[in-house]
Amino acid sequence: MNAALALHGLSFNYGDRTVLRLDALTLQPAETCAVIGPSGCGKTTLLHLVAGLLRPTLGTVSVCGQRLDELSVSACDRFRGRNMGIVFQRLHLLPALSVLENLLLAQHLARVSRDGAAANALLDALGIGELARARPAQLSQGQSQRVAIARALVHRPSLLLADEPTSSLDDGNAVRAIELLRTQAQSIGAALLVVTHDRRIRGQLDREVVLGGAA
Ligand SMILES: Nc1ncnc2c1ncn2[C@@H]1O[C@H](COP(=O)(O)OP(=O)(O)OP(=O)(O)O)[C@@H](O)[C@H]1O
Repeated sequence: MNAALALHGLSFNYGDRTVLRLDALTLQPAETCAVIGPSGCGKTTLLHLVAGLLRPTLGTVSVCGQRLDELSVSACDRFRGRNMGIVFQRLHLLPALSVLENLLLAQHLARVSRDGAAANALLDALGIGELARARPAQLSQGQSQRVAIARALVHRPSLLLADEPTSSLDDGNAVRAIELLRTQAQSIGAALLVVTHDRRIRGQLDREVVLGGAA
């Protein structure tokens, strides 16, 4: 079986400044990994490289055996939509849509069939089933985080990516958010990559990579 994620000889420059170097990282299906490092060390850059939103200056990124640099920009967008789920630092829930409609839109964008029962079941599993008809503005920060996690999972991706998923949560909610990401990713066999400066995450996932900054 292909690795869910394989990085080789990765580096990324803004102009002539190298902001990220990572020699190698491989995640098997259902494996979970935290990339930890201080502000500015290149964590978001790494996540954007893995998602194919940026192209590496050097090195390769493969997801489920597909090298992203071999895809056109539009093919990469489709590939990401189908195979990856992303919990961004800013959650980007669509305010005009209900929680359930946010999930159904994610299914539509991933070109999987619209499945309200599966979306509701996922909300139930995340403990927010009663919020299906609520609008994002009516949710607490922790509830919004769970909706963003549900939206990233609802099309059953092979690779789940999360950028600082605990930064605005208190200790209890931070631990619960990571536990939900871990258990939900594993329940669909997805690999999970979390990038964070939050040391409360330490010891919660299978592996940890410390990013020290390349400058
Ligand atoms: N568009 C850009 N142009 C030039 N430099 C940039 C750009 N975006 C980010 N950088 C620089 O690249 C480096 C890595 O940024 P990145 O956002 O990946 O760090 P980070 O580890 O995610 O930080 P944080 O934890 O604060 O979000 C930083 O030094 C940043 O200043």
